[in-house]
Amino acid sequence: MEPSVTAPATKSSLQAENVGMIFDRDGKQTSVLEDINLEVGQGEFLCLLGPSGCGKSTLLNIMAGFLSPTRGNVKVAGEIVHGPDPRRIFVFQERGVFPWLTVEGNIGFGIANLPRKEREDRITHYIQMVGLKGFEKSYPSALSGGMKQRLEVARALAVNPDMLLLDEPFGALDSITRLTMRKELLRIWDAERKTIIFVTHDIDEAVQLADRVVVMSARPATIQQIVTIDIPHPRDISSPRYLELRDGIFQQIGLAHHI
Ligand SMILES: Nc1ncnc2c1ncn2[C@@H]1O[C@H](COP(=O)(O)OP(=O)(O)OP(=O)(O)O)[C@@H](O)[C@H]1O
Repeated sequence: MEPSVTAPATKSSLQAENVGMIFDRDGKQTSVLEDINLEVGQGEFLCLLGPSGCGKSTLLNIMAGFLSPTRGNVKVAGEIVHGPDPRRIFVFQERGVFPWLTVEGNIGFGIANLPRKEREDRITHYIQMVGLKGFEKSYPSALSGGMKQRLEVARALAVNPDMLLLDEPFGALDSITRLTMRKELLRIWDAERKTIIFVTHDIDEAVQLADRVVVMSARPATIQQIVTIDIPHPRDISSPRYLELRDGIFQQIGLAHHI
């Protein structure tokens, strides 16, 4: 099976052009990314998939503007990224939630400058959207891992960014909660149509979620292949096409999927 490689169908929202990254720590140079060229469409759900330590988070941090590449550049809406911007929100694992603020306080944190009524309406809207109604006054310590992660997503969405950058957001969750969270995220994405760039090293996660999967090599990471997942949502994970795409990626990464 030869997975298809196509450009995004919609207008471009982010471009990586010849991006390279070499870290220099105590005179020891580590090449992490090499010649990454990528175009992400507006409203696209893109997964960056690759082995642990290959450089996925580094690429996401460059896209967010937290790191500057040593070669090439990232452009958003045609402009070179020089630093973080509230139009691109980085969603961390649950550690991103502020433990000293309630659910309401966390969601309202990034929109403190809005008029009170608008701020309250937005908080209510996103609490509803991520299913945290009834927990408005709760502190994160009273929430489960999945609820904290939904809170983190709600907090990011409340500032109305164009793009969400998610770095293995469900990695710390148990497998059942992880499946639920994937569904939740797809539901939210369907409602909001933000551009989503999602880092994972889980092949199934990538094939279940993405419009396209960017398969990266081991470090220094290059793009091995870009696989279009041409299956509508909700995806039947036992369908021949799903299994074909999944197997193709396993083979691409050099792994047989039988253990
Ligand atoms: N600030 C830094 N200084 C030096 N080396 C770094 C720095 N940040 C990351 N690295 C190195 O770059 C490599 C890629 O790290 P990165 O976190 O991007 O990989 P990853 O693909 O996201 O891994 P994982 O899936 O395990 O999270 C690693 O070898 C890491 O040690």
